Parts: sequence; C-alpha cells; structure tokens
Amino acid sequence: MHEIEQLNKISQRIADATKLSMEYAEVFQVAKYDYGEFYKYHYDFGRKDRNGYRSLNRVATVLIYLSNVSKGGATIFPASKTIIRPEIRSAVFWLNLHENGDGDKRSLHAGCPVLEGTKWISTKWLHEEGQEFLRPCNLVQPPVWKISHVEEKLNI
Ligand SMILES: O=C(O)CCC(=O)C(=O)O
Ligand SMILES: [Fe+2]
Repeated sequence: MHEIEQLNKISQRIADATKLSMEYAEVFQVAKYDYGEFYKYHYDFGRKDRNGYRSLNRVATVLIYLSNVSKGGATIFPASKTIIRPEIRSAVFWLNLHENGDGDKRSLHAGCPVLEGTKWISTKWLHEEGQEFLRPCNLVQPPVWKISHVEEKLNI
C-alpha cells in the first residue's frame, strides 16, 4: 500500500475513534527520544494573540507510540494523575480545549525522560475548525483517556 493511503487509513481510524473531523488536522509528526531526552511540561493549545484571537488552535491530540520503551518515556498528565506508558501501536487521545474554546489547563502534560531504549512517537493534532457539530457535549468529560485496543486497529 502506498504511504499516503496508509496515513489516510490511520487518519480515518482516528476519526472513527474520536468522532471528530480530520479535515483541518495537521500532518502526522514523528519524534524520536534517545536516552535522557524528554519533553517538558506544556500545553498543546495555542495562545491568544495581541488582538485576543487564537488561530489554528489544537482542540485535541492523538499520540501514537511507535515503539516500546524499556524504561522511562511515559506521558504524564498531573491534573488527572494519569501516566501512559508507551506501548507500540497504542495511542492516547485527549482534549486541549474547553467547549468555549479556552485552553483546558487539565491538559498539561510532559514526556518523561527515556531511561533505556529509544522512544518513537507520532502526533496528530486536530484543530477546532470542522468540529462545530461533532464535538460531544458531555457535562462530565474526562480530560484524558486511553483509546483501548487501538493497537489492533492501527496497522502501522
Ligand atoms: O512524548 C510524549 O510523551 C509527549 C509528546 C507531546 O506532548 C507532544 O508531542 O506534544
Ligand atoms: Fe504535547
């Protein structure tokens, strides 16, 4: 299968799992962490500019683990006390914005230092645009949850 077709297939699976539109999503980004490398605490959402406008804001993140990591390298969300350990072909999905478009501070996260092995990830950021009628409106919305068994569904 051609590479583009494979990526489109994964995008479609993300759309099916998240029930969100991929129309304005960014291209898949790939990152590699070697021994001791990490990603410090941050938010994935954008900040407002001087005029109070946000552009290209990332409503949600899908993080696919492309490798196992023998030690370290977990993705952590202190607000929800969630630790996701990399498992090859598994994915984690979370929302970065409240329904009114403001950044959700509970989405603060970090990639812990890799202590042994190499960590490969692919990140897909979904944008606010296109979600207007799709984003579920739940009163109680967990800030982060693991998409179970994505590893079986994603053929990457
Ligand atoms: O490497 C991780 O576990 C986190 C990566 C991340 O937060 C990002 O790419 O925005
Ligand atoms: Fe991030």
